[in-house]
Amino acid sequence: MSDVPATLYQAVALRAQVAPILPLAVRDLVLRFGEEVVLDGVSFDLGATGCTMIMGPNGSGKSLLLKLLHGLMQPSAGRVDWGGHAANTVTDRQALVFQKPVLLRRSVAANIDFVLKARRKDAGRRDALLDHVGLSHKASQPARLLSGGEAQRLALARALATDPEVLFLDEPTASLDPASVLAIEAIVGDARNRGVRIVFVTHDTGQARRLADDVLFLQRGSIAEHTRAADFFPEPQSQAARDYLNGRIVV
Ligand SMILES: Nc1ncnc2c1ncn2[C@@H]1O[C@H](COP(=O)(O)OP(=O)(O)OP(=O)(O)O)[C@@H](O)[C@H]1O
Repeated sequence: MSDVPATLYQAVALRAQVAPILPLAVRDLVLRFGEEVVLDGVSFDLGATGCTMIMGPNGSGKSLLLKLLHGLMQPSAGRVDWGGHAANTVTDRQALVFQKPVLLRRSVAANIDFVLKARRKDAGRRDALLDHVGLSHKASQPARLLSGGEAQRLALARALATDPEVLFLDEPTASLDPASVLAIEAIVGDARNRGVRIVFVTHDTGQARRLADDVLFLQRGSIAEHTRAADFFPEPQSQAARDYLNGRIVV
């Protein structure tokens, strides 16, 4: 894997200077489906840089929280404040990668071309993006023939093609082998180091240890704790996080 063009991350830095969307302030967020309250008074702040891992048991509200932060859903109450901007007004300055990659039924290269064109980005960046995620040799192959790990790397390249200031990832490596997991982590870690704000949902404790600057731990729709990674793993503050970590193999 090689470097992406410097212009990709320059674009991120320049836009962030003009009208910053970070830090993020989330206040008293509530999400209801009928009578059921699935997020209940969630408040937290995220700084301008780094990688936040969102962890918590199945059904605790992690994916829904990502969708609210990204402006794909509206909360029942409360506020998502991206530097004074409402979430649904800055969606195109962010990208979301799902557990199951969403790809077009076209070639690998055409998947990138489509995004670059739709977002009016420099078409010449395609080859460097494919190279960055290790897919140059598959450029002309139909995307549907990619392995799970390759498809997820293409999904990441598509996300990076949009010059996101914030990159959301929702369990992107849940069904991948260890080498593919590390390949994805290397790309995400590189983006983080170049200033892209990462917000990453995972159940993989080893992955969280490798990538996290801070951990936001959800339990039944509420924040059990939001702790620096260096403190969270040796000594989680909440009983919920202690139970969760004790129930898993920590790599
Ligand atoms: N459209 C919906 N209508 C009603 N309930 C929903 C809807 N979408 C999600 N939920 C419920 O909201 C809760 C939180 O869902 P969410 O997908 O955010 O959990 P999660 O923490 O991401 O879980 P997992 O770790 O299993 O992916 C779950 O109980 C889920 O059943």
